Amino acid sequence: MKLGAQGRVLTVTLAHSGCTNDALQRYWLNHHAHRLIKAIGKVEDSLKNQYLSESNLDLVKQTVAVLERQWLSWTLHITPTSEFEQALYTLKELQQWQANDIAAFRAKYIQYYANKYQHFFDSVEAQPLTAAQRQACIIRDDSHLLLAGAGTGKTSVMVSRAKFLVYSDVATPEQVLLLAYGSEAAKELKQRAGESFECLTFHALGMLVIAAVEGKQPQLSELTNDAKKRFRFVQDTLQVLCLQPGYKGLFEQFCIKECHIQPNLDLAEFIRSARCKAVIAHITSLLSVYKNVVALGQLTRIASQQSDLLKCLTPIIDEYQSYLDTEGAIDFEDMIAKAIAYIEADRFNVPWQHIMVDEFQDLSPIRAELLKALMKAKNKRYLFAVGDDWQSIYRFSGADITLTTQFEAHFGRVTITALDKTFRYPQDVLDISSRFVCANPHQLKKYVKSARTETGPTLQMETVECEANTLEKVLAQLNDKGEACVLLLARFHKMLPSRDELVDLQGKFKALKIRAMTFHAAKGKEAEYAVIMGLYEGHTGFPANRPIQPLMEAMLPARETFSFAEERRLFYVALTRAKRRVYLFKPQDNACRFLAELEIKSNTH
Ligand SMILES: Nc1ncnc2c1ncn2[C@@H]1O[C@H](COP(=O)(O)OP(=O)(O)OP(=O)(O)O)[C@@H](O)[C@H]1O
Repeated sequence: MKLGAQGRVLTVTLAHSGCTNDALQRYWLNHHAHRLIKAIGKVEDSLKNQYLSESNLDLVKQTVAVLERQWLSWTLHITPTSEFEQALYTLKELQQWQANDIAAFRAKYIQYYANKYQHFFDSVEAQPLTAAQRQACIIRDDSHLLLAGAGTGKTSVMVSRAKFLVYSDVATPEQVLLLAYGSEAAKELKQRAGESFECLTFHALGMLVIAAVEGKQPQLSELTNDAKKRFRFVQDTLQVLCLQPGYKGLFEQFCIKECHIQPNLDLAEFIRSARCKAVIAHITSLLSVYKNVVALGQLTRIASQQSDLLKCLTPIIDEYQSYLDTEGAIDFEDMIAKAIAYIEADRFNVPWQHIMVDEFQDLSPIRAELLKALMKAKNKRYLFAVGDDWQSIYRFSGADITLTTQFEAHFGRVTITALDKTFRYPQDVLDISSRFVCANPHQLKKYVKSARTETGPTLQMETVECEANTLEKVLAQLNDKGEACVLLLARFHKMLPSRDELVDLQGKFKALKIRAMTFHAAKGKEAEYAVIMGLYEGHTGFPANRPIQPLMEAMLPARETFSFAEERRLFYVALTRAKRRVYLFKPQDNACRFLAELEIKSNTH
C-alpha cells in the first residue's frame, strides 16, 4: 500500500507538473526502479512455475493495471538500466495480452512440461499417455473438467494426474483427494494410484469429516444397513399411523396416486399384504430422497406441488428421524449433510488442495454441495472433474446431468478439455454410437477417433426368433475363435439368462468367460465381445417407459425435455463395452425403436 501511494504521488508530479528534469527522473529511478523489477519478476515467476489458471490470470491483470498506472503514464527521458528496460518491456507486453496470447502462452506451458516430464508420461501407465491425456495432467486451473467418451482412458488420467502432482513436486499425496462414485471404483483408484493417496466415495468422505470433528466414528443406523429392518420399520410405522382417522385418507390417496395401487378396506391387513410391498419399498426410497431435498432447502417447492402426498410421507419421516436420534446413529444422507455443515462452519480442517472427482456426470446436487463446501474452505484449492455426459444414467438415484453440461453455472469458471482417442472399440462402433447419442441435441459434442484397428462388421445385428438359440450359436462361433470375455447385456435382469442357464452356457463354451449384467452394471466394464439382448418395445421392455411416481419425480433433479434421454445414454453405454464386436439381438416383432436409428443391416436366424 505504502509503495503504491508513494509511487502515485511522484507519478503525478512527474507527469503533470511539466517537470521533465532528467536528474529528477534519474533520482526517481535510482530509488524506485527495483520495485518494478521485483514486481515483474514475481509475475514472471508465477507464470513460469504454475499453470496460468483463471484466478492467476486475474491476479496478473490486477498487478499489471497497478504497474501500468505507476510506470507507463509518463515518458522516460533518460537511459535506464537494461534490467529496468527489460521489466518495462515485459510490462508493456503483458498490458497488451489478448485472449489468443493467453491461449498461446498456456499451450507453450503445457508443451514445456510435457517435454520436461516425457519419461514420466511414457511410463506412468502400462501404455504411454496420449498428448491429450498428458495435457489433462498438466493443466491446473481452479476448475478443470475433462470431458471424454467411453473407453478414452479417463481412469488412466485420474491415476496419472494424482501421481504427476506428487512427481512434479506440486503436492504431497496427503494433499490430493480422489473421489469415486462407488466403493469398487474407489478401491481400484487406490490400487492404481497408490496407498498414500486418499481415494474415497462421497459417503466415506462424509464419515471421515464427521469422525474428525466429533472425535469418534459415527454410528450408522441399523435401518440404513439392513434393508429388511428398514422395510419393517416403515410397515410398523404405517400400521400405527393408520390408526389415526386423519391419516388413513392420506395413505389411501398416496397408494392410488403415487403407486397406482387401490388398498383394501382393511388398511391394517393391506399393510401386511404382498400388494403393499411395492408401496412400502417406494416409501423407503423416498426417505433418502426427502432428506436430500430438505438439506438442499427445496421442501417448500415440493410442498407447493405435491402437498397431500407429502403430508402422508412427513409423519413417517418424523418417526424415522426420531428412531435414528434414539439410536444415536446417522444414515447415508446425514453423512453428507453433516459433513457439509461441519466444513461450512470451519470445524473441519480440509487437508486436500487438489480434489479430483471421477464419474462426475453421476454427481447429485447434494454431493455437489459437499464439493462446493470443500472448495470454499480456507486456502487455495483445485477441482479436477472427469466425466462423460453421454454416460449419465443415474437420475433415478439423484444424479443431475446439468452439473456437468452446465458446469460453469454451478462451479464457476472452468477449463474444459477432452480426450480424443478411444482404446476400447473400433471406429464404426464409435461413429454409430456417437451419432446415436447425439440425436439428443443437448448432449455435448465430442470429437474422438478409435485407436483400434479391427475391420469388418464390428457391430452386428441378428434378427432373432428365439434369443436363447441365437445366443448359443453366437457363443459357439466365438468359442471356436479362442479365449475371450463376453458380456451379455440387457436393460433388466429378467431379460438375461438365469443363473442356471449361465452355468450351462459356461460349461459348454469353455474358451469363453461369460458374464451377464444390466446396462447400468456394465458401466466402466469392458470385454472382447458384447451381446445385447431384450431389445423389444413395451411396458417391460427397452427403452423403459414406466413413469416415475409424481412425488419422486418432483423430488428428483428436473427431467430432461428430450424424450428417453437417459435410456438413450444407457444404450450408448451398452454399445461401447466391446473391444472386438457387439451383437445386437433384434426381435422379429416389436423391435426396440433405437435399433432402426443405428441403420445397420440385420442377419436373420
Ligand atoms: N494411453 C493409452 N494407450 C493405450 N491404451 C490406453 C491408454 N489409456 C487408456 N488405455 C486403455 O483404454 C481402455 C479404457 O480405459 P479406461 O477404462 O480408463 O477408460 P474410461 O474412459 O474410464 O472408460 P469408461 O468411460 O467406458 O469407463 C483400458 O483398457 C485402458 O488400459
